Amino acid sequence: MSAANASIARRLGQYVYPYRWGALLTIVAYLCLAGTEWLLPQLISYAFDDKGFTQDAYPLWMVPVVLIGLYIVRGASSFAGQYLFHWTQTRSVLDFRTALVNSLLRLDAQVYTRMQPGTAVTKVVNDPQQILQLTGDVGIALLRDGLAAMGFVVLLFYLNWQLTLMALVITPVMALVMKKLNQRMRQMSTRSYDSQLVLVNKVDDITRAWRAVRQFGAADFERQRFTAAALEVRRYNLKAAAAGALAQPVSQLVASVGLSLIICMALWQARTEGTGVQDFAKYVAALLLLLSKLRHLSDLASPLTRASVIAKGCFELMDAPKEVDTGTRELSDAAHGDIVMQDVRLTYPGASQPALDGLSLAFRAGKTTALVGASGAGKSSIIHLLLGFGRPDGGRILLDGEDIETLTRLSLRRQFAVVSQDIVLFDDSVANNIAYAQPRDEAKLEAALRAAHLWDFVQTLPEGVETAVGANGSKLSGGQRQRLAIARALYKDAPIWIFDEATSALDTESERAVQQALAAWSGRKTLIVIAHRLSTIRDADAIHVMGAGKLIETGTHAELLAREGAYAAMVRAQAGEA
Ligand SMILES: Nc1ncnc2c1ncn2[C@@H]1O[C@H](COP(=O)(O)OP(=O)(O)OP(=O)(O)O)[C@@H](O)[C@H]1O
Repeated sequence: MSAANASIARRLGQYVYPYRWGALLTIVAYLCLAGTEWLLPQLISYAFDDKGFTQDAYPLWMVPVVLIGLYIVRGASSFAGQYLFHWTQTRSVLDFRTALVNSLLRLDAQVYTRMQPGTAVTKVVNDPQQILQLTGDVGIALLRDGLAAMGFVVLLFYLNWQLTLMALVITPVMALVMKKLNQRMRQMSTRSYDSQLVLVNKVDDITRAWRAVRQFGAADFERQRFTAAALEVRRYNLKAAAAGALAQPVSQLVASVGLSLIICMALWQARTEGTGVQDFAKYVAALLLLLSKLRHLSDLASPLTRASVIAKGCFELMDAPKEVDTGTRELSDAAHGDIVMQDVRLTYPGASQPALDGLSLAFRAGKTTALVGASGAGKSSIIHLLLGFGRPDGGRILLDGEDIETLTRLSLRRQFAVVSQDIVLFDDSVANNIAYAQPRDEAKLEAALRAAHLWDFVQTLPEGVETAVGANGSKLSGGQRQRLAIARALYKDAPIWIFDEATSALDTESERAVQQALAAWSGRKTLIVIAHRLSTIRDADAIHVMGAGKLIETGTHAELLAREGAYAAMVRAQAGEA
């Protein structure tokens, strides 16, 4: 076993080890089943042999008692074996899945930008089950055929140790051949697995983007893309299967060389030393039985390789970079909400230009500050850093005078309620989407719904706040989804609210209602608003105008208009559009 495979086996073993008693009892049950297999013919032959048949050696009632008893023992062993096997397997799968989802929940933000959702689903949901099923089946087969094969080897040594020792010379050749075949199987299984992930993500794309697919009349286009990807999976599956199917004939071929070598040696021994033909026949019979067991064992190489390839992928997810939390201080109470950024620099991995280029600005506690600027100017990157999803390459961010790096991520994020550009809703009820991961409070729920101008709408829903919103809120309109996200942020009751293009999908009446609701909190919350529609932020206490990761100008609406700079130009341009 290579070092990599040994490490995979060791890591997988960690998930089975806590349930080792289940695994051990499974082995006992299967041994009991195998051990009683030969009893039936023995008993029948005993019943009908001369002594038992003719001389009333046992009372007749013993026949059903012994036979039924034997079947009860075998039935119980069979049930116990299967049940315990699945008990151990399902427990191990549960732990493995939990470990994977724990990793998924702690990944570094950059990993999410690279990972497709279908890949994560496959690795967390499907793969652990498949790995433990494959390895479990292999384990049971090893137990069954491996033990028998070992028994035959012992018998062969007993019958003729010199010959058996000679037969062992083929072992290194066999090992070499199997190693080569395994390499090929591994290569093809890896490609087959990777192509399967591509296929899963294609299906994910088709489902998620179903509107675009229909709208572009792209059903044929998508079918062709899917078929091409599915063909790729088939191609590699077939190649892996071909490599797997070669294992048995090739290993048998090598074994046949050993077999002929031994028969020649035995015949030579018989002819020169006069060894009995009977002994020789017994030896060859045992050897043939060993070969038949080895044939079964060589069939295990393919599922084992597949399990190892899949497990490798799972462990890659488990080992992917995690979010580093260097903060040690817990903010016990709500922050005051004063934020200062000092000479902050950020360049995303692989980007040629910095997203933030020596940015210094402040968001004052209890005030409304707007961030404006062209697309790509770096507004969302500020939020990215404020929430601790990334770290500045240079400079500092202070919350109430303290570097946010010293705060634990959890206590930092507790200070913020965010409505981002991309609204994410859970496939759950309105209420559970609003009180997400927080204790439910009906009065607070109603207040949040009213403030988000959603109360009247929710009253019209068949089950009110308990109505399910569909996958990512698909049963709601764009504006309703946005208002639900606003209600969720308001419900969180954090000291700092961030609204990133949060009202862009709202009609004027809803937007005005939300703004009025927010105004009621004025002085008590730090509000950061990112908006492209400048009319929505004219009342902000301060407006920061950004360009190419830098602060271009700052001031109130009136001050910036008077300055006749970038902001004034933007206002004029939008007035022209209107
Ligand atoms: N994860 C990322 N990896 C690489 N580059 C990124 C990443 N996220 C953003 N960028 C780049 O950083 C720059 C700033 O992006 P950012 O999202 O902060 O702009 P923005 O001002 O919020 O734009 P918009 O108004 O369009 O939302 C852009 O050039 C963008 O391409």
